[in-house]
Amino acid sequence: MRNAFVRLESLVQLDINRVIKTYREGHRAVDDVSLRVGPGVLGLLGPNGAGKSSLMRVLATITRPTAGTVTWDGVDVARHPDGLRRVLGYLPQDFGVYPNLSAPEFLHYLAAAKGLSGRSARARVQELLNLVNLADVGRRPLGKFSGGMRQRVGIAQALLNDPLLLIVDEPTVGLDPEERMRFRNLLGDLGSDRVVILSTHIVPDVEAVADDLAILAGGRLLHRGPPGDLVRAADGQVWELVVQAADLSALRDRYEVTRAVRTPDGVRVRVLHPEAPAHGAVAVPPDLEDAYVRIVRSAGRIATSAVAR
Ligand SMILES: Nc1ncnc2c1ncn2[C@@H]1O[C@H](COP(=O)(O)OP(=O)(O)OP(=O)(O)O)[C@@H](O)[C@H]1O
Repeated sequence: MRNAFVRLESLVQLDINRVIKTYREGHRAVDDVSLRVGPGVLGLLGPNGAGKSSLMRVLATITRPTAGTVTWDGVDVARHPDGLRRVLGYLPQDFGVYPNLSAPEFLHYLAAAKGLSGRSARARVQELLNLVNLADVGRRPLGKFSGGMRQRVGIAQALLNDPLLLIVDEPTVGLDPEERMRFRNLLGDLGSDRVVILSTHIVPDVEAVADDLAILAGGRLLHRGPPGDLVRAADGQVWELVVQAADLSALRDRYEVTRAVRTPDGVRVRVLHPEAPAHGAVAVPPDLEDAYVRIVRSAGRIATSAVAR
């Protein structure tokens, strides 16, 4: 393991500069995105189809950008991918395993592919199995693992080379609440001395670990900055009221409803609107979920009105 001083000294930065990714059919999945990412956890949040995985694949050098550059330590990773790949840990969204191998066998196999072997590989595999709570699964084949267990193997493989850049794409999908909490804690710890990019559509994942937030929708970067800034921008625009269940759909037609919870008195709803949506609505402090819905929906409306024009 590197010593902490050397590690911080050698810590470098990822620069995403005007990246565009267009697929063969002409669909632009990533549309002119620029981001500078340093140590810590960056939450990349966006709805399904926002372009998160496409951007992650470009960063992980799985695919090349159609235009723009990604540099790591000042080196263009599309032209010279090896330097980045040596220090990269990547958990793709569609992480696949060999179903007949056990977790240790699979991790040893991948360790060898990353140039780790012998005693150091054995020690690292054991350390990671402990870290992801899979030390006692023995020789059970991965094909018999639950989704959450398989995801934990995915996390372990991404950490094999003690990466300086860790990219995890929708990592908590399939995890139960306890596993999700463990994983969030782990990511938070890892972010203390490396660059971690967590791509997700789950707001509480980001809320729990990310001190920096980027929001992507329709391939475009809508926001970059601390989550608190985004939340503050929604101040005074979130209202709570209780409506009868029968009135909920009419309310949804008129207003942006961010949450609806059934209570014995009716449905308690949160509404995003510049003014009180109804008599008796009470202004409440916004949270990240409100702020996220607000920015994504308003971008969607702008895009729709541009198309309609
Ligand atoms: N290999 C591909 N070929 C063509 N289109 C693609 C390809 N991969 C993704 N897309 C399209 O690009 C857009 C962005 O997809 P992407 O998977 O990057 O988004 P995402 O934010 O990760 O969403 P999700 O969480 O649903 O995967 C979508 O419209 C998707 O259909």
